[in-house]
Amino acid sequence: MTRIAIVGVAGRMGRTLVNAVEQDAGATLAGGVVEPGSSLAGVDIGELAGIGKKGVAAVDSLEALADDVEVLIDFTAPKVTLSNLAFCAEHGKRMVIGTTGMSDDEIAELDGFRNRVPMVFAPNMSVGVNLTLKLLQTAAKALGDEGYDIEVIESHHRHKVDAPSGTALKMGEVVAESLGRNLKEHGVFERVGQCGPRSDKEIGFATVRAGDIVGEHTVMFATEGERIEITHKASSRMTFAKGAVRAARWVADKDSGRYDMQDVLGLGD
Ligand SMILES: NC(=O)C1=CN([C@@H]2O[C@H](COP(=O)(O)OP(=O)(O)OC[C@H]3O[C@@H](n4cnc5c(N)ncnc54)[C@H](OP(=O)(O)O)[C@@H]3O)[C@@H](O)[C@H]2O)C=CC1
Ligand SMILES: O=C(O)C1=N[C@H](C(=O)O)C[C@H](O)C1
Repeated sequence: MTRIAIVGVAGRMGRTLVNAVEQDAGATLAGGVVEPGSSLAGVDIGELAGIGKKGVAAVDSLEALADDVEVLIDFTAPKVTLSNLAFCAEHGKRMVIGTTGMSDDEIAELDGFRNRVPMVFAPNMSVGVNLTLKLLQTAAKALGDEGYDIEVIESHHRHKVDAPSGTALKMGEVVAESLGRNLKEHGVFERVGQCGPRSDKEIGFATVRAGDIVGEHTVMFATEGERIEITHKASSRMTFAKGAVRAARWVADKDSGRYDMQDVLGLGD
């Protein structure tokens, strides 16, 4: 049984993760962490998740879990995740990281832990999105240099704080890489006013924030006369949470390194 602690346990993903761990026969709930000073410290994490008492009280400091936990699952915010990685390096723990919205510098800092912490870091833990990344590779290789314009459109709930989503950026990177393009050079993240016609090689991004949309991503390949759209729609956060628990079980016996969901699912090249 993999002993898992959930950081950000009172959040949208945190509460869903409590359910997912509880439903997984190979994993057990060893702890839940809320923000330092939170009034939710001491509350049973099963109650936080709406599934009744589980006998595990939320704590507001990771130190309290140092002896009890093998893998941390962290869906919080960039700075919180980086500080938790330092804890894992110090205490020999493993980590599954779902947090998105990191800057290039923050990703470099995360990467600096790859020799000290076994970690799975992926902007989307669902099986469907990770399969979609493979489909995008195939589509981009077949179409991208044949005059097809590529656009990435994503929609999420009104509470999401980062844009474009981590998944949209990953999709853009996969497509760009398949075409030998650099997303830093060819990504277009804003069009407003007299911005002129698109260039052939740009990869455009558009963001929708509305209501309770769990997460939807479309990559469009459009040319004169036809358009192909590859779409993934998540209708429940459980799809991300189940993937994260699967990743936690997978990373429990891995050496230090930075892995992603393609590794976990055996979808790598
Ligand atoms: N990889 C994937 O598959 C997915 C990734 N995500 C990503 O996960 C992240 C979280 O998303 P979501 O659950 O919707 O966001 P929420 O805001 O609902 O949850 C984040 C939680 O982290 C808590 N938190 C903040 N600081 C700390 C701290 N120091 N210690 C412990 N907990 C802390 C927050 O508490 P408080 O509210 O009190 O600040 C909040 O409860 C985002 O980056 C999102 O993009 C989301 C879904 C899927
Ligand atoms: O914040 C969310 O909700 C989600 N975030 C992830 C992202 O930024 O790609 C994954 C998922 O789409 C939900």
